Amino acid sequence: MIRWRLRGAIARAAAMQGPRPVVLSGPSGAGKSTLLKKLLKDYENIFGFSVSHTTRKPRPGEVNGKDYHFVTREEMQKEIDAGEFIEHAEFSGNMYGTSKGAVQAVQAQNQICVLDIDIQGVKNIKKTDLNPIYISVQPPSIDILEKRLRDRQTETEEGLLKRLTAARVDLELSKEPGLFDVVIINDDLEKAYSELKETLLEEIKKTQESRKS
Ligand SMILES: Nc1ncnc2c1ncn2[C@@H]1O[C@H](COP(=O)(O)OP(=O)(O)OP(=O)(O)O)[C@@H](O)[C@H]1O
Ligand SMILES: Nc1nc2c(ncn2[C@@H]2O[C@H](COP(=O)(O)O)[C@@H](O)[C@H]2O)c(=O)[nH]1
Repeated sequence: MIRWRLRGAIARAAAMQGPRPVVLSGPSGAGKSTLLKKLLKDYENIFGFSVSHTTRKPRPGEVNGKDYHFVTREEMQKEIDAGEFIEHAEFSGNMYGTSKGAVQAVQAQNQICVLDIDIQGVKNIKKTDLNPIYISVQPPSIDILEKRLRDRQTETEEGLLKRLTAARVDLELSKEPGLFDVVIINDDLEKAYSELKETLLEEIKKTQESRKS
C-alpha cells in the first residue's frame, strides 16, 4: 500500500517536472539545424525549439522570433544584465544566448525543449538545474565540415575561417569524459537522424504517454 502511494508520488513528481530538455551542440556546420528541423517536423507537438537571441544578421529565409530573436548588442546586453538569460556566449564575433523565457515558452506547452547551442553554452548549462540530455553532433572530418560550410554559402571567408577554428576547439573540448551523453557522427544524414531518434525514444514515449492521461 505504502509502496503504491510512493510510486504514485514519484510518478506525479516526474510528470510535474515535465519532460527533460535536450541540448544539441557540435561545430557550426555539423548538421544540428538539419537534424533538428527533421525532428520538429516528424514530432511537431512533442518537441519545441528554444528560440535563442543573437546579434548576428539574419540569413535569407530566417524569420525573427522563429529561427532567432535578432537583436542588437545593446539590447542583448541589457537583458543579460537584467538576469533574463540562462546562458550566453560570444561565437564567431557575435553574441548568442538562451533566455529564460525561451525555455519557459516551450515547457509551458509540455513539450520537450530543444536547445541548439555551442560548447560554451553546454558548459554554462551544466552549472544550472536544467538537467537536459546532452548530444554532440559532429562531422566525419574537418575537411567535410569545411566543404559543408562552404556549400551552405552563409559565411564570408573570414567568418568561415573563424567557424573552422572554433570547430577544432569544439571537437577537442568534446572529448572531456561525461560532457556529452551521446556523440552522433553526422556522415550519412538518415543514419544520424535514426541515432538521434533512438537517443530520444524514451523521452518521446514518456511525453506521448503523458498526453494520453
Ligand atoms: N549528413 C549530411 N551530409 C551532407 N550534407 C549535410 C549533412 N548534414 C547536413 N548537411 C548540410 O551541411 C550544411 C550545414 O548543416 P547545418 O546548417 O544543419 O549545420 P549546423 O550544425 O546547424 O550549423 P550552425 O551551427 O552553423 O547553425 C547544410 O547545408 C546542410 O544541408
Ligand atoms: N551558447 C549559445 N550558442 C548558440 C545559441 N544559439 C545558437 N548557438 C550556436 O551558435 C553557433 C552559430 O550559430 P549560427 O546560427 O550563427 O550558425 C552554433 O554553434 C549554434 O549552436 C545560444 O543561445 N547560446
